[in-house]
Amino acid sequence: MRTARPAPQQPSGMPYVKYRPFLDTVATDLPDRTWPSRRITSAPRWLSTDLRDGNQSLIEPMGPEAKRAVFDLLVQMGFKEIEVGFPAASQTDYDFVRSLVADGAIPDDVTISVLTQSRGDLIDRTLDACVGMPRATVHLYNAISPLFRDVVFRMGREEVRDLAVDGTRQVMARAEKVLGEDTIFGYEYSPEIFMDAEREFALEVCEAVMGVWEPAEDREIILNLPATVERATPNVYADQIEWVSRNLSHREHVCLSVHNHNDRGSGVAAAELGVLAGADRVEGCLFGHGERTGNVDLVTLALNLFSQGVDPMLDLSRIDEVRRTVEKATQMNVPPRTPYVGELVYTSFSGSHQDAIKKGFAARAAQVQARVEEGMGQDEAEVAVPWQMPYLPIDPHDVGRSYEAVVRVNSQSGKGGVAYLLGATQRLDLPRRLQIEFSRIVQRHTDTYGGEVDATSLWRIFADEYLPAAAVPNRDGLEDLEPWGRYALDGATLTSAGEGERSVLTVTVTDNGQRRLLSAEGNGPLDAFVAALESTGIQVRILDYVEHALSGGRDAQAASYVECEVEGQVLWGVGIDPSITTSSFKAVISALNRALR
Ligand SMILES: CC(=O)SCCNC(=O)CCNC(=O)[C@H](O)C(C)(C)COP(=O)(O)OP(=O)(O)OC[C@H]1O[C@@H](n2cnc3c(N)ncnc32)[C@H](O)[C@@H]1OP(=O)(O)O
Ligand SMILES: CC(C)C(=O)C(=O)O
Repeated sequence: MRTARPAPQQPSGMPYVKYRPFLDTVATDLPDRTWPSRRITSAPRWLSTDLRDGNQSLIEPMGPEAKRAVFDLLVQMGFKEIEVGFPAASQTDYDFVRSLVADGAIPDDVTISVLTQSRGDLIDRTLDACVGMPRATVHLYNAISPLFRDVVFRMGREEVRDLAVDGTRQVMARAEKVLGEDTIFGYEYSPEIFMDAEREFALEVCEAVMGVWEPAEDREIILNLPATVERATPNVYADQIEWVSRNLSHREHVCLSVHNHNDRGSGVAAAELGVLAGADRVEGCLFGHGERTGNVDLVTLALNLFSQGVDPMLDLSRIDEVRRTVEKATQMNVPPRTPYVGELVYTSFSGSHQDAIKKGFAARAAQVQARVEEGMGQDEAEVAVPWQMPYLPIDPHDVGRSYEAVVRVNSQSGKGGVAYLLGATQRLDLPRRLQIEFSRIVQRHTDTYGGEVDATSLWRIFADEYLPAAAVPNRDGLEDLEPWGRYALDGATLTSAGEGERSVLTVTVTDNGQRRLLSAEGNGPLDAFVAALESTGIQVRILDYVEHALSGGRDAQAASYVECEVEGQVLWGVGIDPSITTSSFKAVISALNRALR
């Protein structure tokens, strides 16, 4: 044997020198930062921008019906702040916003947000769209970073600041003019491209806007600090937020909001650190829709809180319904690895994961049962026992998923997964050594055919191996299996099986189709059955025997598992029958047939 370090990595040849480290372009130093040692103990205010940022980035923006379906979904989920569009962008956008008012679709406790640039005509149109809403927030934005000042606006700092200030004035004037007393009016300002701006300048613009709005008790202002394009690690963003939060005037009347995009794939982390750093509110979209790589995924954020024992203040108990509505509206699929909702996120294929999950479920069931025995109701006990499950950060049931897909079997699976699946779907509780034996059989199958073995296929493989001719309770999917096996049990009569008495057994077996009547005595039914077989020259030694009930009620079935030594081979047999005794005889026959196969 030789040991060595891995071979050194090689230069990529990619033009990385074209790029500058983020920290060389924007100063964010905050040596006495406090966010790293804070914890999130309650949900932030959520704003869904699915119908605005989420919609403006779709290949085909949503039509009115799809928008309405998403709006209703957001309301049902418990969102109290919903950005419904950019009404000045087009007649369609305007009409949709008006339709919400006309239809009375906006609950009194839901605040509608609408976005506008800082341009007089757009502002007027935007406010006109809000007439008659119970609660409306106008959201004004303009980019403030050096690149946008130079390239997009071709303006100096003062002009860019004045764009924000003038826009705020125009919003207030128009609101005064068109909104009645029946609308509770609010204001949000976003210094777009905040993450790339000099922090002192961002603060200066926000203060100038506040100078116009004059925040006070019952007159909050939402200051939303967007990572319009995510360009740095989340700790940098957290420092930026904490610095602004500490230095803002009127902090108690400011709702500090974050709006993260996901260009580096760390939008969720950045939003969470932003909240630790002082943000009160998070803007984002369900499943991370939004410009380019998307806005921060609100479902992930909310369920991250849930998984820490914090109420997310959003109802995600039917997560697949939420997903289906969003997929239909956006015409985009949620990928299978998406946190909490992807098709595969509660599924383990690999053996060691499955083994741990199976043990975890058994341990939890015992803990729940103990509470029930102490007098708790089942539902209460399920919640009282803390969720501590290997590889499953939350209970799939809590978001409306079943346990069926928790374990799926392929070539990476082991005995734990195979046993879990048979247990979950057929209620068979295989003894450990039988699990090992059967998982080798499944492994041979996956090595030969590849792919996944679903629950139905697994049951077929099991039945074909152990129950070829047996009457099994559920033959669905087994109808076409060819019966095989030299021996079959035809009938048995146990004439004495009292406590301490020897069992006297008369049994009929068929041997290659020939019926044979056998009788023998033994220290129990199984011993008598083995003795009966021995009388025909068949040597079977029972090494282990396990049985359990399969189901309750009149159709109750028992499963028996026997480990036998037959002509020098050690192997298991399985029997299923309404009678425990008959199931044990069938199990011996199963082992016998397998030995002779
Ligand atoms: C980060 C974000 O997601 S912001 C939201 C972005 N969403 C959208 O843009 C969707 C809706 N937008 C639209 O439908 C259109 O862009 C409209 C209706 C708003 C404007 O359309 P147009 O007038 O044709 O202009 P266009 O979009 O090309 O505007 C660019 C102009 O607006 C200016 N502008 C850009 N942002 C702002 C702003 N926040 N405030 C004021 N002016 C702005 C640009 O500097 C440019 O000015 P210029 O023509 O003098 O060079
Ligand atoms: C309008 C603002 C908040 C925005 O969408 C962004 O900066 O990404």
